[in-house]
Amino acid sequence: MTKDAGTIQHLFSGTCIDTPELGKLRIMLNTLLAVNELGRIVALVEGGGGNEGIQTYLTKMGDRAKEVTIHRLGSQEFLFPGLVDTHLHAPQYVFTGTGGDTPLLEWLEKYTFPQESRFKDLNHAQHVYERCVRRLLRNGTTTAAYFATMHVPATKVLADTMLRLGQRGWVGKVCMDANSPAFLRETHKEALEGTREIVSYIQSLDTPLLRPCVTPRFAISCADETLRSLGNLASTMSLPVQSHLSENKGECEAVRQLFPNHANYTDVYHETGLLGPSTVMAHCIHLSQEEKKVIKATGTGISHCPGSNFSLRSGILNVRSLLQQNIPVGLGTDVSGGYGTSIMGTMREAITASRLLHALSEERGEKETLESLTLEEVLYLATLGGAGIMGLAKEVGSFEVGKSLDVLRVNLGADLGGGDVAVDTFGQDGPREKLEKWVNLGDDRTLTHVWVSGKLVHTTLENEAGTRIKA
Ligand SMILES: O=c1[nH]c(=O)c2nc[nH]c2[nH]1
Ligand SMILES: [Zn+2]
Repeated sequence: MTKDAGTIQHLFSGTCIDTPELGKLRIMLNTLLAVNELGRIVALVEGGGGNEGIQTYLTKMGDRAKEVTIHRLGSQEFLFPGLVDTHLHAPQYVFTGTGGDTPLLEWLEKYTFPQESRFKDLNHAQHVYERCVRRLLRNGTTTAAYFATMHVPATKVLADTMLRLGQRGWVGKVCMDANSPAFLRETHKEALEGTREIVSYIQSLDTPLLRPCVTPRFAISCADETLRSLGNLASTMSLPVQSHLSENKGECEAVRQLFPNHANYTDVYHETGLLGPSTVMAHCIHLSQEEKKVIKATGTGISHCPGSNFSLRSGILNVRSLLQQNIPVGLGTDVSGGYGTSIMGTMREAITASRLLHALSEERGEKETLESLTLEEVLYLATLGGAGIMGLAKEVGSFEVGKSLDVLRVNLGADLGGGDVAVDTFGQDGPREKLEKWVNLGDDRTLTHVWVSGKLVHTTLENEAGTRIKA
């Protein structure tokens, strides 16, 4: 497949792997992939990555390939779509890896709210957001849906940082005008005006990488009229929405008490206009079948955050049942509910969570044993599935002509020094085994290059931009 467009900036040859649909793995060997000056894939030719194929393509492109950089992948390397983190809190990066000793509501009071209140200090915001975005890019997260804090200036810093470092994603100023401590609570007016200010600020940056996102923290922390006004704002300005739903049983009980006139937790968001195909709700562990029907009917996406759910002992989401009902799902680290900052870790946690549910259903002697998630399925959730719930399925998440080059160059043989490599492979390992080893054993050391929109945003190698040729 090729597309006639612009000058050719990059040409890759080697193995490309993606999941173009749920449960389907596509391994394209010896492939030629060409990218234009806008960072768009303009050619994808399976089997066309040999010397002859490259030469034929370059000859056909003529002057348009004058400045091309050629990247030839080795036998331990492959390209994989950039990972999508559909739910995390950038300010919580400060205390990632600590604080897993309490359930959600206590955890918020004890760790999260005091830490988030520090983001009125712009120097602190600058330092933490820089570290957070860099860490995620290193981990291969090319797209992220971020909660910032309620502070408008610091939320602008997060947007600026993503743009400067080249990460794609959503940026949400957190709204919280109820049931929150005095040191981290705003008024209804501040929640609304602050959100509007962030929306116009991000729109003024005029970048296709960033979208502002309406972000009520969760139903507990917003007054009914605030949820309603935010729902209105999202629909009149066609903005995405993100929040938390049904994460913890204590939280669900509190919502029942605070919103007695609503049928259930999901109805609080539905009735205030916050659900829809541009909405991502994190967790959704304890939903009733009736609530799942509303989630499905509205096209709302769910961010599955198994690492956080294990750490905060929230429960285990039954992803299989959501997928069977065609409810769209992506993966989230939920920094820092869990200890992980990498969607590679989240893939492993998602597999473990589903295997645990499988074992439990078998132990209970249930008539229909729950099938655990497959490698193919979690890879999809980590890429195209996540892109789908963020409205980016036409832009990123798989290798298609016309899509953006948001991609990872994976090298299992990356040199760790002392004769060691990132992931050991043996003669018997074919491409699928190598992929499986990458998911289960790999880490950021295998990600030698990370591109977003055709721009190199992270590399572990110095002076390694490929072989530059002059035609
Ligand atoms: O995992 C979570 N992290 C949070 O910061 C939060 N706030 C409300 N509910 C939440 N859940
Ligand atoms: Zn969260």
